[in-house]
Amino acid sequence: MRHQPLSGDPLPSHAHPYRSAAVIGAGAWGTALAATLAKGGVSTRLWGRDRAVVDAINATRRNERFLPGVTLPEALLGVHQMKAALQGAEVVLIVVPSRSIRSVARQVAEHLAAGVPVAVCAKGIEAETGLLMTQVAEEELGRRPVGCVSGPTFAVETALGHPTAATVAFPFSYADRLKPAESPAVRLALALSTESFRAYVSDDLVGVEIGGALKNVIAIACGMMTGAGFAENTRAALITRGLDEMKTLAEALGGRRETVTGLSGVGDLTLTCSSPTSRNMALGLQLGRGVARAACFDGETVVVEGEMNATSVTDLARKLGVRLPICETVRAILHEGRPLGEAFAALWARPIEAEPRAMDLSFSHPATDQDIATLAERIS
Ligand SMILES: NC(=O)C1=CN([C@@H]2O[C@H](COP(=O)(O)OP(=O)(O)OC[C@H]3O[C@@H](n4cnc5c(N)ncnc54)[C@H](OP(=O)(O)O)[C@@H]3O)[C@@H](O)[C@H]2O)C=CC1
Ligand SMILES: O=C(CO)COP(=O)(O)O
Repeated sequence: MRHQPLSGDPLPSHAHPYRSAAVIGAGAWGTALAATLAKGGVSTRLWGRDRAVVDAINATRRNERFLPGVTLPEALLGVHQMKAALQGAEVVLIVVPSRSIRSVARQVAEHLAAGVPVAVCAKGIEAETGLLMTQVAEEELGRRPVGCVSGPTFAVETALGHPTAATVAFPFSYADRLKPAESPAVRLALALSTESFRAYVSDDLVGVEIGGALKNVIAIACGMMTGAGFAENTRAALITRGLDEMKTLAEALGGRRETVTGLSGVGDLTLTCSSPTSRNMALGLQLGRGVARAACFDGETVVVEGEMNATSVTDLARKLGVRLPICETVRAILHEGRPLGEAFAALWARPIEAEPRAMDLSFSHPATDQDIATLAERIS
């Protein structure tokens, strides 16, 4: 059932949602988003490259590989030809891991009608270029509105109808400001709105996307420290200081600090750093307990965006001359062979800093090498 905007609701009452959509990517989040759209009455095609997954969706109303135990709406149609999926779509959502956004956007561009807006739903930064996901998609998709959907949204909970909220961000052109009811952000937010899914709109793509990219790296850090035996003080410190890293990077790229305090920043950071449902937190937990990387997730290949993005976000920060100490620590452990205990002890022993960052302090941390070695010993 669609949630109608109430009077006093910031969305104009004459706004009209998109009526047809293509969701590209039939993994956990793509399937959950497609189910949300279909539940709200949007004619939705869900494209997947794995024929078995698509056939099972149509035959059984299930995607057991990615969303076990969830029954999908009758109206949802699985498709495995890109052209057929995009035919007649008023809006497209691309929902594959960040490393595949460019190649999938290129395939979409081959078949998509001019002017149809595209929302990218992956969380990350492209390794080779340092571009945000919407910037990558824009390069491939040419002149059309490109935005994103991001927020604290575990796919399985969304698909089961747990009340969920997320942000839909698109650039607002002059025309969009004159007629917001016709803007892609408002029309997609309405299309996604059901009794259990609530969407907010934003025009700050940088702020929204940086939140989504960094929260995964910070969640790995939280998992590592929790796995190593530390508790709530440590997690709260990492979440709070992780938020500071998000604000700093967002601002350095021209985003707004206040966006980071919204659903795609604080919201997603809190969710992901609080639950082993998160694949990023789960990886950190296992590594913190001393499980070898190859043995995590029982050896299965699982999308853990923060793992690859630990490198891409820190590369980007280094290029911009900003410091992301928690993300750097995760990178050092995952990709540079630094022992976990030693890396976190060094993180805690950094020179004293001001909070918020604006004030620059020039004195050093009083910790001795012996202090650092003692803490490292405790974490290991
Ligand atoms: N799961 C969640 O709760 C949420 C996830 N996200 C974000 O959504 C993105 C996707 O994650 P999620 O759905 O969970 O991942 P999954 O691992 O569940 O699914 C990934 C899907 O993408 C497909 N895929 C991967 N590469 C390609 C490619 N090159 N061409 C075509 N299809 C491809 C996979 O197909 P195949 O199986 O054939 O490889 C699979 O269907 C990530 O960036 C994640 O951070 C955002 C919010 C919530
Ligand atoms: O992005 C997510 C929730 O908002 C999903 O988190 P994980 O990728 O860590 O499972």
